[in-house]
Amino acid sequence: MSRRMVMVASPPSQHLVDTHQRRIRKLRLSITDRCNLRCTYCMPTDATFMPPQHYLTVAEYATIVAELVALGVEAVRLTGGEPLLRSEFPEILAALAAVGVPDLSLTTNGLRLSSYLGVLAEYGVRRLNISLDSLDSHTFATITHGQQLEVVKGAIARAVNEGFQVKLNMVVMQGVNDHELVSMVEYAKSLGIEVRFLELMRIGYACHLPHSQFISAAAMIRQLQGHYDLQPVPRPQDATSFNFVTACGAQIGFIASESQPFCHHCSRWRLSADGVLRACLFKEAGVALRGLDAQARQEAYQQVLGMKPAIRAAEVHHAMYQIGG
Ligand SMILES: Nc1nc2c(ncn2[C@@H]2O[C@H](COP(=O)(O)OP(=O)(O)OP(=O)(O)O)[C@@H](O)[C@H]2O)c(=O)[nH]1
Ligand SMILES: C[S@@+](CC[C@H](N)C(=O)[O-])C[C@H]1O[C@@H](n2cnc3c(N)ncnc32)[C@H](O)[C@@H]1O
Ligand code: SF4
Ligand code: SF4
Repeated sequence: MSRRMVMVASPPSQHLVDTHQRRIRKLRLSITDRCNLRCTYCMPTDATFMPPQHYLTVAEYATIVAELVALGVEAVRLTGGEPLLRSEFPEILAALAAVGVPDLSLTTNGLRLSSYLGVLAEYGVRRLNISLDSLDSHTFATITHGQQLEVVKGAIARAVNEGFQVKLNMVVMQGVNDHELVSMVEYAKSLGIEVRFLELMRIGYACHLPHSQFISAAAMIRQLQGHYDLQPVPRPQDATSFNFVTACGAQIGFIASESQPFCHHCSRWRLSADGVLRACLFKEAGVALRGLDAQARQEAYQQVLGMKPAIRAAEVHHAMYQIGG
């Protein structure tokens, strides 16, 4: 069957549903691969980046996202690299808001967040996921090669005060920051926000880390159960995390991609800053959208639909910051 015939059988008004009945509802949009930190599990200190002239333009984002919204995508999360390093961030946000994305959100390391809170509010972004791997300045610097823990904490406090829904993401590494689980829970609780503990995923640069740094969500839960009564809370089927609340009101989630992969209900696609659309974080292959006309893009979407694996690969060597974390 030709691709054109597939197009006729699946008109653009139809939702993107793959052969495992997973409907694509969420797009993670990377707008740069650059970063102002160098987290040990994400990129080397001498990381190389794509030339900025390879980035999709504001107009290209608007066109592609509008097409995907018409195909049922409801949520777009801006990410990177560090998305707030892209100088056209406000223009990109304005274009996506104009397209009518129902749910626009951001994942950031928080370093530049304070000065962008106004523009985020202006364009309807309410949900911010902020990465914070340690509350200790020495450990923060060891993990991120950055010195500005207080800047990140200041941005978190400001975002919460200004009414954003903030979630903290902490990648937990045995012998590095796993002694901080309780202090992170207490910190998040004091702000009335959720903290999620991430298993270290075997992707990109993290594949070079000693395996002894891996700690499972089950082991983290055992540690926390010595301090809290964890009550499960229901989550959407396609959520990345499973969550608990405690009697004292702490909100705690776990993202256990290694020990409990959540591919069965995955609803996510990723678009890299240079316009490669991927069906899965753990799959090298994708389809380059740049330069395609409208019809070829529709064909590309159908092609990507067939590229999501039923279950993730054990590891993948392409870097998360290059495809969109
Ligand atoms: N394996 C896998 N891991 C993912 C995927 N999406 C997110 N993650 C992991 O979950 C972490 C947190 O993702 P976030 O950027 O906070 O976004 P999210 O959890 O998808 O978003 P919300 O549910 O809207 O808060 C990422 O850093 C990854 O480690 C995915 O599609 N596959
Ligand atoms: C790649 S970053 C991009 C957005 C932004 N720079 C940030 O750090 O929030 C997105 C998320 O991916 C997570 N991440 C990166 N590499 C990871 C790995 N090997 N295992 C688990 N999470 C990882 C980071 O902790 C961060 O929360
Ligand atoms: S995890 Fe985010 S902040 Fe850390 S190096 Fe990667 S892109 Fe930068
Ligand atoms: S590994 Fe791939 S299929 Fe599994 S949840 Fe992540 S993106 Fe989805």
